[in-house]
Formats: sequence, structure tokens, C-alpha cells
Amino acid sequence: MTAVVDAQMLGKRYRGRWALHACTMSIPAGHVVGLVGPNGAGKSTLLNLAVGLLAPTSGTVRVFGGPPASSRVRIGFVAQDAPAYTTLSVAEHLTLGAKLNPTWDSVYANGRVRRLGLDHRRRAGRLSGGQRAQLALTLALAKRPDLLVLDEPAASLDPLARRDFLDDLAEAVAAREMSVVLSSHLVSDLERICDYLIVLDGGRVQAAGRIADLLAARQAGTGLEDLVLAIMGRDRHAGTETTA
Ligand SMILES: Nc1ncnc2c1ncn2[C@@H]1O[C@H](COP(=O)(O)OP(=O)(O)OP(=O)(O)O)[C@@H](O)[C@H]1O
Repeated sequence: MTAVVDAQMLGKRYRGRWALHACTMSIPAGHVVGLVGPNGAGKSTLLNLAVGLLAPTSGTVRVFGGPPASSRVRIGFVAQDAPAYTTLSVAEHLTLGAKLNPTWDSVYANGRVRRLGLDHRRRAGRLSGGQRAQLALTLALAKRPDLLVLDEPAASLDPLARRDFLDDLAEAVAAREMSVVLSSHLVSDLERICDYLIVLDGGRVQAAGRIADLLAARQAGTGLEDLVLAIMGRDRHAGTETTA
């Protein structure tokens, strides 16, 4: 089966410093992939390479068997800061989404915006950070992509909104064949929804594979938090939510 994302010795260097180095991995279709790693690990760099917004310094990345740019209509992407057109209203964003995307689901987009209580007339520049993230996520989901790439999608959402968003995502994955790659520092979020894990540290892939397989290779009773921390070679953190 063609990999959704296939990276071979993929690397990206900024001003002489490798942000991502010798990354080789292949993500099979139909998974919800969690991408974890400490700040500066190279997660955003990897995601931007995968969607074709960055060009590799070395190696290759292929999406659905071809260069990322050739699959752009099949990819939904939300960057870390959930960018939006500040002067356009919520309604105008939905109109633009419908114009630009042949697979646009306007019933879903309008329904989600209504359910979230976003004012159709409000300009994106006047939305809160969390509301803007919700708008960006709605646009990405309504595109009905084959691959959804989300860079810390829930970072600015309050706990309730975060849970609703993860439920929305799980529902979208269950309703149709879609692969998802999402980065997050919240292992508890990844535990809820992901079945595949990639751990990055220092610009290198430390582990990649099905979570069930990664856990099976460890001591019985190891949870995802312990697994991630063990892969990163760190002690268990004290606190209510483990971050990576
Ligand atoms: N445009 C850039 N110019 C120079 N260095 C960059 C640039 N973008 C990222 N870097 C560097 O590359 C490394 C990886 O950054 P990246 O944003 O991919 O990490 P990340 O894992 O997404 O981090 P975070 O969890 O903090 O968002 C970091 O050391 C960062 O400083």
C-alpha cells in the first residue's frame, strides 16, 4: 500500500544548523499519527516539509507517492499559529473555502461554525486565539482531505473545546477514510485519539510505529506517557498533564 507520507533521509538546515536530520520513516494510510517531542525538536519543520511549504535541504519526502505539492488538494493543513485572513469575516472564509476546494462540505462547515457559536459576520482579526484556531480547524475539516496535518491544533483551546475538537476529529476519521498527523505536547490528547506515534528529539526520529506495537515492546503496564518519556530518555514528570 502507498504510504501517506514517506521520508527518506529527509533533512532541513537553517543557517548551518540542522532542524531535522536524516529522517527516514513511512506512515501507512488510515492512521491517526501523534507527533511528539520537546520544543525545538523539529516537529513543525517536519510537518511543513510534508505539506510542501518548506523545501528539504537533503533527502526526499513523498505524499501519496508523489511530491507534496502535487497532492495539495488532498491535504488539509493547519499551521501552529492557525493563520487566517484578518480582514475577512467567518462567512467570507467559508465562501473562500468553498471556492478553492472541490471537495468542500458546506453543510459540515456551516454546521460546525454554528455549533461553535462563531459569529458569521465577525472578522477573523477580531476572533480570540482559540476561536481563530477553531475556524482554521473547521476549514481544514470541511475540505474533506485525505490527509489532515495539524500543528498543535488544540494548544489555544480551553479544556472543554479541546475535548470537543478531539471528538470531532475522531468522528471525522470514523466517518471516512482519512489519515491524520497531529503534533501536540499533550500526551493525554494523543492517547485519546492516536494509534500511531512518532517521537522526535534533537531533529531526529527517536521512534515511529503503531502505539500498540511500541507499548508491547515495553514492560507490561507501561502507559503512553511513560513510553514517550522513556524514548526521550527523561524521568517521569510530576504534574497533572504530561507534556513532551
Ligand atoms: N525559520 C527558521 N530559521 C532559523 N531556525 C529555525 C527556523 N524555524 C525553526 N528553526 C529552528 O529549527 C529547530 C526546530 O524548530 P521547529 O519549529 O521545527 O521545532 P518544534 O518541535 O516544532 O518546536 P515547538 O514544540 O517549540 O513548536 C529549532 O531549533 C528552531 O529554532
